[in-house]
Amino acid sequence: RRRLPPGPPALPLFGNLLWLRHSAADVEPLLLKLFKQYGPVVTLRIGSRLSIFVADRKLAHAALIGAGAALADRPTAATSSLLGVTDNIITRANYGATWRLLRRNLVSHTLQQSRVDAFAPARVWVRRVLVEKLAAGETSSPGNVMEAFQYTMFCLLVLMCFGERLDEPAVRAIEESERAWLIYISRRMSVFFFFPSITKHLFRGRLETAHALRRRQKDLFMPLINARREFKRQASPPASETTFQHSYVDTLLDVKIAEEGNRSLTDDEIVALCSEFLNAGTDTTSTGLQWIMAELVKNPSIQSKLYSEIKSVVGDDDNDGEVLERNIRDKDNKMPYLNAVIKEGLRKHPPGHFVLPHKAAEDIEIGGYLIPKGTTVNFMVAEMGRDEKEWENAMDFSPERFLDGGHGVGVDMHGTKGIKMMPFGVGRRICAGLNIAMLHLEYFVGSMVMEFEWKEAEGFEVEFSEKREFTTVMAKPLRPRLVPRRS
Ligand code: HEM
Repeated sequence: RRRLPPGPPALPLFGNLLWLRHSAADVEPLLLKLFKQYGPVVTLRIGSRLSIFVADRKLAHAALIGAGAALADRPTAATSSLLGVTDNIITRANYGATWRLLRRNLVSHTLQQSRVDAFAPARVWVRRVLVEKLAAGETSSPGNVMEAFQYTMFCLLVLMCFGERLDEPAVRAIEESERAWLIYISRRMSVFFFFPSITKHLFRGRLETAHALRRRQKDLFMPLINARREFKRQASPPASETTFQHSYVDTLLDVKIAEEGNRSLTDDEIVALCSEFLNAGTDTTSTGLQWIMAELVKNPSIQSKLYSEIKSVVGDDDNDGEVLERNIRDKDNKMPYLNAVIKEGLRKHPPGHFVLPHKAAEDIEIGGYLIPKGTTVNFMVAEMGRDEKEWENAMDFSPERFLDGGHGVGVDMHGTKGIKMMPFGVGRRICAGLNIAMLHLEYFVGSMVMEFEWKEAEGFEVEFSEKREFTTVMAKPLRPRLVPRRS
């Protein structure tokens, strides 16, 4: 007797044709209209496949925390088998032993506190590169700072991944190959969702291009992975300024899959996991930085309050950002305003307006509706952070709401007791990089405010309209005027 959530009528064979051309996030405006018409849970159909979207915070909590493991699987990517790409990566693996092993390896071996500490010199180096790039952009017209954010966040993750400080051409080569692969997969592969046994012949050229992009990625990664194999083999590896003692690849080389005869990861799996690591933390963090810096340009009084707080804690001459970082990591939270600015940025402008798609492992119920086993379910992250019922004047940028007396004080980003905002998702599939992402956002926003006064440039006024890329970015990129604060 239980009903599916309501939704627009679909043609029985092709379902909602819109999906042939678009990804979930491209149909965000359509979904917003459907929520007004049908309520907070909506069904869309693609042929016989069902996709359900949830916009309500309480229902999201019931589904992601209450239903627990029942909603912790991922839908199978139709293209994986066609391209021979492994699903043994954290974002794509179903909830089970392999996922647990890979996720624990990342969280407990690469992103745990002592390892994060060991990468402090990497952050110092990247901070320097970022400041230089921002200063260089200033000599011509107001620069597009997003390019500098993307490049430097990518540099940092390449270093953490391969343990090697590469020069700019080498980093750029990896960055371009990753981007080309992601763009191709997201824009040219959706034809294979329908009748793959036929479309794989009709669109053979597309599969060949995707294979070539994958080979390029492997060609770039394998020398770096093999260098780490060699590094680990040495009894006392030489210390060097550019080679780090630890890397994500080191941990992957040690992984053993017990369920499969204690085998090691294959080269293809290691390449795929490195690619996931680089992509998960680059666009998300650089998009967060762009929106937060745009808000600081638009709200000079908030920027000067933030600068005063940082200066009072850090002093004037923290040229390598070491004192800044120490204070950010201090458990006593010496810079509550900096923390509040980051949270407010993530609430109002979450880099992802959706989480990654979840799949129901069994029949479950959300809001009295049936969610049948196998259904894809997603959640409207931006809607929740902008919900006027929870956040007064939700579209104002007001970090004060996260300070004492504010409605958002003590907000639990893990959403365990209830969801007020969920920029990192919640529940079993919550972002594995939440802690390091917060550290990166605080450290780089703090550093940029220490170095420059961020002002609106004439002719390049800040606009808060949005554009969907891999994340939701500013439609008109931020081009501020940067005034150095020290000589
Ligand atoms: C501001 C920065 C970031 C944001 C906003 C963000 C957000 C998210 C979101 C929304 C999800 C999906 C949650 C779900 O499906 O329910 C996710 C998953 C994930 N993120 Fe992040 N992320 C950020 C940075 C990072 C970083 C720096 C890393 C690692 C270096 C990372 C690694 C991952 C991984 C591995 C997953 C998959 C988790 C799983 O499926 O179990 N993220 N992230």
